[in-house]
Amino acid sequence: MTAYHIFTPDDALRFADRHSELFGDHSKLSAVEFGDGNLNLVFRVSNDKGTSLIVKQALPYARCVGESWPLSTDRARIEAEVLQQHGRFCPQHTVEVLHFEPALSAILMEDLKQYQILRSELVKGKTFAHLASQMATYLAQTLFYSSDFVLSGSVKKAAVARFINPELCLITEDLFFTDPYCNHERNTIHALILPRARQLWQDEKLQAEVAALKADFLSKPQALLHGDVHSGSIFINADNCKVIDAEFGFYGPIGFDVGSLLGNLLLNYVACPGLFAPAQAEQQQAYLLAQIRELWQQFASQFSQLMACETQDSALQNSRYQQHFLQQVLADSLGYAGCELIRRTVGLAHVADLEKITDATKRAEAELRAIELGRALIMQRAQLPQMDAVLTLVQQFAL
Ligand SMILES: Nc1ncnc2c1ncn2[C@@H]1O[C@H](COP(=O)(O)OP(=O)(O)O)[C@@H](O)[C@H]1O
Ligand SMILES: CSC[C@H]1O[C@H](OP(=O)(O)O)[C@H](O)[C@@H]1O
Repeated sequence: MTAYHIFTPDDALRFADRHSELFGDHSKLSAVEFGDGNLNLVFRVSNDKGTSLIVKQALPYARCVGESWPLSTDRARIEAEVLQQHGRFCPQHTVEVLHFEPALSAILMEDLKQYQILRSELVKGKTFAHLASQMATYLAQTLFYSSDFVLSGSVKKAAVARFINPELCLITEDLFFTDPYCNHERNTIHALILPRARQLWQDEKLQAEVAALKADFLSKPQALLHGDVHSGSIFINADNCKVIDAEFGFYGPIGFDVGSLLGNLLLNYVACPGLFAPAQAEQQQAYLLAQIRELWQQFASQFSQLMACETQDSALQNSRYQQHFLQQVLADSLGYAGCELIRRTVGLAHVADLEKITDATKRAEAELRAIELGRALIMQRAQLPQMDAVLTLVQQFAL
């Protein structure tokens, strides 16, 4: 068995060649590292006929910080296995894993070069009519089929154990729920919004609600989450979208995945007036509101249908319970969306939607909208019974 070593492009090339028939004989292969994420190496291995594959390798530390932030390479196993599970439940919207080698913490997967990263497209003002419906299907299928509605007690508990992901969960626990609410050295806060950030550190009412959301994140193993469904984890083109990068996966609250996506659409929403001229900003915000409405409607309808028709546990077949369950998922999703809005504004990991706003005043205005909308979603999540009420709230933060 090959011992772990950090891949060079040549290593990635040999790894891809060893584990795929796709390149065929006599192919002239080349490889390049082009990862731009926070944690890992990503190589594209191509032959001279235009066929290509992706090799992703976990480093023993976080790429964005370096060796001073050690990180278990077991995250590659989690990523490969979550993608494989989700690929069984929703193959059309999950990147295909072709091979995983535990000793090297390396994954061979399909190259989504016919797709673009959703965040980059939204920042350019591109829109996709199918985004909400396809992501609703991805979320409903992956979350329902890994939940207690389907799995027996023993199978579910074994799955929870298999996907214990302490180090990556700790990153989320810190970055989402702790750092933004105190003066933490990991935070990056632009000077113009520092006074507002300081208020977050004193906001005990908000902190109490964030504590409740964190407690649920720690102790509500409802389904096998992707764990980081932000718009940099979604590849999209004119026909389809596919999800990548599931290394934060674990058994957690369903609302965390739904809320992460909602939060990222809302980050783009509050950024629009800083990114675009007024007419385009208005158009893009209308598009985002319609997508958010459709995302929830389709998710709720598909998840309800699955609960009604495919629930295995007879006690959980109760339709009142199922309605209550979905209502709680909505409240959780709004809370986690709010946390995403705040942590991407005053925490460690920022997003291009806001960072690409070149005018510092407009960027600060957008960041303040993100904080206020995030706070409102967290505080009011239990009093927003339907998506229409949520959208009315969101519209108050258009400008
Ligand atoms: N299957 C893929 N096909 C094409 N490009 C990919 C694929 N997976 C990752 N990438 C590229 O690598 C980048 C980083 O990948 P990602 O999985 O987000 O890494 P990290 O775990 O470090 O965040 C993506 O933004 C994308 O450009
Ligand atoms: C130090 S990890 C910060 C941040 O990065 C992750 O996203 P990605 O790997 O896709 O860039 C995740 O959202 C973490 O919270």
